[in-house]
Amino acid sequence: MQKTENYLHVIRKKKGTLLFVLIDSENSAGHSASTLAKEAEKSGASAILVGGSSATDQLTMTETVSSIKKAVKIPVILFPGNVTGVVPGADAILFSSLLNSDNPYFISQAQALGAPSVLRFGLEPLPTAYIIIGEGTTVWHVGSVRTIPFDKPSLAVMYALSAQFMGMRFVYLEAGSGAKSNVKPEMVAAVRKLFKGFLIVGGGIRSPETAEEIAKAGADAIVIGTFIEKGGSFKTISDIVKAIQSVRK
Ligand SMILES: CC(C)=CCC/C(C)=C/CC/C(C)=C/CC/C(C)=C/COP(=O)(O)OP(=O)(O)O
Ligand SMILES: O=P(O)(O)OC[C@@H](O)CO
Ligand SMILES: [Mg+2]
Repeated sequence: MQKTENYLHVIRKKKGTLLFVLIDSENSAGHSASTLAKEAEKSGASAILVGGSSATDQLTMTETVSSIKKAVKIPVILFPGNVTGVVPGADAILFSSLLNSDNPYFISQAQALGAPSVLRFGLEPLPTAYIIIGEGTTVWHVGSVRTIPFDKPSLAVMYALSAQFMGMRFVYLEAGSGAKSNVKPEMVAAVRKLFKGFLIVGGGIRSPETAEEIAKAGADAIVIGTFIEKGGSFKTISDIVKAIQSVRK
């Protein structure tokens, strides 16, 4: 196990459920991204994810990663929506396959095209099954997703199990950025019961109450992006961290 993955497991044991803050290089480029990342770190975030479904400008991505790296000590992890999301300077990358896509590009082709750059840039790949729940979000549209309804936990479990059998050590249950509805705790619990790796849950989470429910259902980390992008308070982010940190394995 390499450095970032090891750090995530160690800190998960120590701190309870973790918060990852997603910064979209398109919406918060340069200075504001580093300020947001610093505030997120002060509020208790354990990692910064950088990416976006439609973030295709590599220069902006590279500059954003570099400014965030200078501002924080916590790991900076790329969250690519395409090969263009593979840029130098980050600690690691969610090397994800969108398992419930109908388009092979998002399952294996983007990965093949991006892999040589991951190696060249020395990025630590975190092998991730990306599973999108619900519909109508940007990522659902861009990723040609075969929809898993929010009330069908057994479908999410099937994909998570298959991910495990293929050797993926991370599962990311995603409702989509800015989703009206978050992934339900029942679905998180059903996946948690069988999936043995690191379980990330995101999309539409904006309150300490929801975050706590998802943490209690068994998430190892939750992701928050839109709330911060829209100027939500870091006091709430601290409250979210407090609520989920009390939840231990
Ligand atoms: C591993 C490599 C090289 C590529 C992965 C390619 C895959 C699997 C893409 C999945 C489909 C996809 C579009 C993922 C985007 C994930 C992401 C960063 C979401 C957050 O961004 P949003 O906020 O939804 O984007 P917008 O701000 O553009 O709406
Ligand atoms: O923007 P939000 O809704 O917080 O979602 C975060 C993340 O799961 C999106 O990829
Ligand atoms: Mg976005």
